[in-house]
Amino acid sequence: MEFSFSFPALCILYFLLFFLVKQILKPQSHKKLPPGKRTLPIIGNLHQLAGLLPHRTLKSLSDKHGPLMHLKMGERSAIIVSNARMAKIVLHNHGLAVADRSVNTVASIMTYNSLGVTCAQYGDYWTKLRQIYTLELLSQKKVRSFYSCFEDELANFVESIKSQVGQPIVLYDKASAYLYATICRTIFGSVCKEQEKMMKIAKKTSLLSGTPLRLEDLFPSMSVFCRFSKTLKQLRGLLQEVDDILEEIIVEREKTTEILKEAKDDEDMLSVLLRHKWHNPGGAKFRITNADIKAIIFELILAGTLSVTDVTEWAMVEILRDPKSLKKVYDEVRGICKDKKRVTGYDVEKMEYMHLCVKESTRIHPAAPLLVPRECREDFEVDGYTVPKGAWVLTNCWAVQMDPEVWPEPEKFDPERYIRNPMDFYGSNFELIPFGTGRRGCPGILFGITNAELMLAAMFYHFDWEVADGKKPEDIDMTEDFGAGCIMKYPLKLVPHLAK
Ligand code: HEM
Repeated sequence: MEFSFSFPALCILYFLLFFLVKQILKPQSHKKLPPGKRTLPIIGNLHQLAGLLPHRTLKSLSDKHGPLMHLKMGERSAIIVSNARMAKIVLHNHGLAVADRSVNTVASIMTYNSLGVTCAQYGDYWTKLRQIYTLELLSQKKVRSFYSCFEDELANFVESIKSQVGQPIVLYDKASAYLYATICRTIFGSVCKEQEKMMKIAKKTSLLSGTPLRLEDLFPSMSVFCRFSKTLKQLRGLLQEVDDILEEIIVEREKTTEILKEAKDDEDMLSVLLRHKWHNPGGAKFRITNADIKAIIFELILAGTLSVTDVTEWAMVEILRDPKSLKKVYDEVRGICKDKKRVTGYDVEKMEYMHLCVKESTRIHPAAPLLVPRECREDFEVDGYTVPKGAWVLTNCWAVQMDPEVWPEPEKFDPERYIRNPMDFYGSNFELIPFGTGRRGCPGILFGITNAELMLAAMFYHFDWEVADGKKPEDIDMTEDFGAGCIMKYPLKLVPHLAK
């Protein structure tokens, strides 16, 4: 009898044997891991997660197994945090132990091999950049210094909606165009030469990076075989294009402009970064390089657009679906901006009710329902269980924010709940953490929320709204989709009418 094996069948056989031998030779650990679902050989718990909305699946699992849960994702251990008490213990009390990022292949390519803040590991480099972010690039003073730039771009946003009065618009597209233009102006000080091209690249990059779990990250021992995947090749190509554009801008700026030693109130973000490259204020151990600057700029462009668009779209849909909130928002916005030609950043600072609506919407629809994954730097104990070094730490902030013990009727959009219970999302209330918390919490909250609120205020000031296709607000399809963030599966289509 003759056996013949095809090449793919041989590969599968090879992998099965490889994993089996690895499993047998692995030393047995005596650590008591947090409870979790039974695992299958090789794939662990992956079959329970595949193809679904991970925050919802993980919540149902943690409802059974507890707020600190252990799952096996391929070769990796993952610890899932699912309530406010655990978020406080893990992200705050053991904040240093979980201060590293878990960087997957896609993120590593997009960040020049973990340069910039988001993917840098905890240490001197991250500390230096994080200081530049919080004290110089995204501080309250800096965000206010950008107000006139936000307002100029907001005028373009309003004009572009006016040009389509009576016709359906896709809110997501309008909001992302505003945000790309705004973030590029705050970075480069003027309209960037290649803005359209950058926008297209950023959009493509976020689409390609939308698959949260890739084979090589789940099975690091197989990463060598995945190195040549089509997606990774495309991402490398896109990053090369970004690199060419940004290198040219940096070189041109250095040739044509004096790089000042002292900070100036109205300097753009690129000037801040070049000041650090040339003059190293504070005498840090290292100077930032062009590669760092390019990684930071690309990270700012992605972070400054994607999640802010999601926040704006979800808030708009929730306000429209709730007649009481809708009336209050209209009254507040039109009262504060009465007789003005345009909405300003200082007007938005006074819009308390609108802020409650945005806060409530980020509770129900956090843009990053599992935050950004961390990686455990050292073993630590919680309630008698070990969180092991090297494990992924995923915080299911959606589950935290849907906990009925903290949030009565958690699914209900109720901005007034904060009048009874004044919690905010800046990181000290562990019950409300759409921007994360602790050392690695989001440094761009103010920048992001101000822009989301500016767009919402302008939309409610200049226009009355109707849902497209003759639908009623309560018929809007709220189905979620999970990619780079949690977005509306069917983008919100609205028909604007000039405000009466
Ligand atoms: C308004 C929408 C936004 C949301 C919902 C959001 C959410 C988040 C979340 C969940 C994290 C991870 C936090 C953690 O691990 O604890 C994060 C980190 C980060 N965000 Fe945001 N963000 C937003 C806007 C922005 C903006 C506008 C910027 C910059 C212009 C920005 C820059 C960053 C950076 C650099 C990090 C990484 C911080 C670190 O690792 O140290 N974000 N963000």
